[in-house]
Amino acid sequence: MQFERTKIPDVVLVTPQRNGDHRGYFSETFRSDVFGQNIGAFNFVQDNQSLSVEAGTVRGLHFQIEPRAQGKLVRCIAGAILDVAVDIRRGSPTFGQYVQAELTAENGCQVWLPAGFAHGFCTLQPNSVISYKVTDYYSSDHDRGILWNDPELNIIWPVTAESAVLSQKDRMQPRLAELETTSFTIAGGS
Ligand SMILES: Cc1cn([C@H]2C[C@H](O)[C@@H](COP(=O)(O)OP(=O)(O)O[C@H]3O[C@H](C)C(=O)[C@H](O)[C@H]3O)O2)c(=O)[nH]c1=O
Repeated sequence: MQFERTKIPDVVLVTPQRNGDHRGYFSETFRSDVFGQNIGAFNFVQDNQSLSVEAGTVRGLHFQIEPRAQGKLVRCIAGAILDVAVDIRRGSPTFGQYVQAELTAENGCQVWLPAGFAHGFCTLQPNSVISYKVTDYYSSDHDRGILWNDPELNIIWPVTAESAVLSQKDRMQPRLAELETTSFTIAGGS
């Protein structure tokens, strides 16, 4: 299993080994001991899976606020996605900056993003499925979002506001600047 820190070092790309043979391959996609040695001892309490039928589907940018902020270990098990993690930790030197990674069923690459990051993705193929582990349970009361195409984040997406497939909720998320004036603590940071 390979670990590669990104330009925001707390966001890590994780690529498991694949043992191929004439039948296909076998891969250990998560090991608590190896993850703990290379990233840290996190307790994953919930596994999630979502299917997005259309290419150009954007889900995000989502996060849960303290005390239910979630770390996420994300992988694509069918199709392909462009995954995005935005640093929203107060006081972080990379606040408002983001990391992008192409996760596909083919490359088996995973992204670890700790609490304090907003997460989103855009599907690059139809019928793309992601599977991800989270370090706290879902809490609708703590579920928050940031507008996927917030101009101040300047995220380069492979879709436009006209072409993106979005939930009604995600069409109406606030911009990051609007959140900063909100009283709640986003997550992490000083
Ligand atoms: C996240 C979640 C949702 N739900 C229910 C709530 C809704 O009835 C339904 C769809 O929820 P939502 O539209 O928030 O699903 P996504 O747009 O895929 O949201 C996720 O997408 C981005 C990329 C993320 O990183 C988050 O994990 C999560 O926010 O599933 C649950 O029952 N449990 C859960 O953990």
